[in-house]
Amino acid sequence: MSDTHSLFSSELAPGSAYPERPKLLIVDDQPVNIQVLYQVFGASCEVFMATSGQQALDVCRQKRPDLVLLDVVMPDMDGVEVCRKIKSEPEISDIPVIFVTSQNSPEEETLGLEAGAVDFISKPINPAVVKARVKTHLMLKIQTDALRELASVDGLTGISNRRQFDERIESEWRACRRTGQPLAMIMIDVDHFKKYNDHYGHLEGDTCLKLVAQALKESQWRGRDIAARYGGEEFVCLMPETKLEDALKKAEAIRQRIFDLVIPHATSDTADRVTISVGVACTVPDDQDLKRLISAADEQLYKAKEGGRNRVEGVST
Ligand SMILES: Nc1nc2c(ncn2[C@@H]2O[C@H](COP(=O)(O)OP(=O)(O)OP(=O)(O)O)[C@@H](O)[C@H]2O)c(=O)[nH]1
Repeated sequence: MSDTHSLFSSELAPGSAYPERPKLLIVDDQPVNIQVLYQVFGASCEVFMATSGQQALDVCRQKRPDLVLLDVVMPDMDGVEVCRKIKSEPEISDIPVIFVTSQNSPEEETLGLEAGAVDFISKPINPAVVKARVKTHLMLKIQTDALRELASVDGLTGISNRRQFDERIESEWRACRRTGQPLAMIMIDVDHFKKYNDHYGHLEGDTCLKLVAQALKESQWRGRDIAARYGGEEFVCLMPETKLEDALKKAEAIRQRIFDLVIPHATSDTADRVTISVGVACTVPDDQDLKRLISAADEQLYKAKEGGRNRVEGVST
């Protein structure tokens, strides 16, 4: 095992959620410079290469590297511009960028740091220095990822939490507004859950919520969909680029799935088991507040409750 390999596999990966081979993107318009860095990291990292700024952005979007080593002076789009672009795209903005440059004046460094870079490495590179810096920033990325994960997951059920949902609905609202595509939202409430708690106890209530969440998680979602705990015994799902008709089908499948779990509910006025009521709303986002989508889903949920519970209601606005 090479020295470089042990640097990552024995010190970095064990005990962390980090992949044994972190993904590293090396960007330089001179292939010979890429080769030099490849010699250092080829054994320990999954290395991607790009010889232009545009290529670098494409690799970031498609491969989501854990770190970018970025040349500053390149034709077409220089490194500072590439870095700015990476930092302005929410999906890739958390990827740390280290500049590898022969221009190490304080002005250049300031410009790079202001563009969002985390560090600078001077050319010609010193392999030990590059390894040490990359390792430091990969470890920081592990910690940041772990914290972000912790902050976005609901403690009881393990699915996404309200904070994560709030962030996603904001970004999907913007994305669907740009493309003119519909955005659908499903709001779910467990029926007679107070009675469930009163009869079976709060701990059993918690177990019930976990089962509902698990069933939601295991429903077949598409790439950008998200299912989250909204609070208490309420759950929400977001389905970008989805028509009302398809969201209603999904909501009905979820309602049936929970019904089929056959979680006994002796004191429910609706059935002999736990059921859910579901409100669905769908809209093409405009420049109005996204709260109108949430309110519409909430109104439909209320309608489902009023209509006898264990049912789905929906509206297109
Ligand atoms: N066990 C448990 N109970 C919770 C949790 N969060 C909220 N609840 C309970 O969920 C119940 C919700 O009750 P209500 O809002 O009255 O609604 P409901 O009894 O489900 O009645 P309907 O919605 O009208 O069918 C309350 O008793 C809350 O205490 C939780 O994390 N665990």
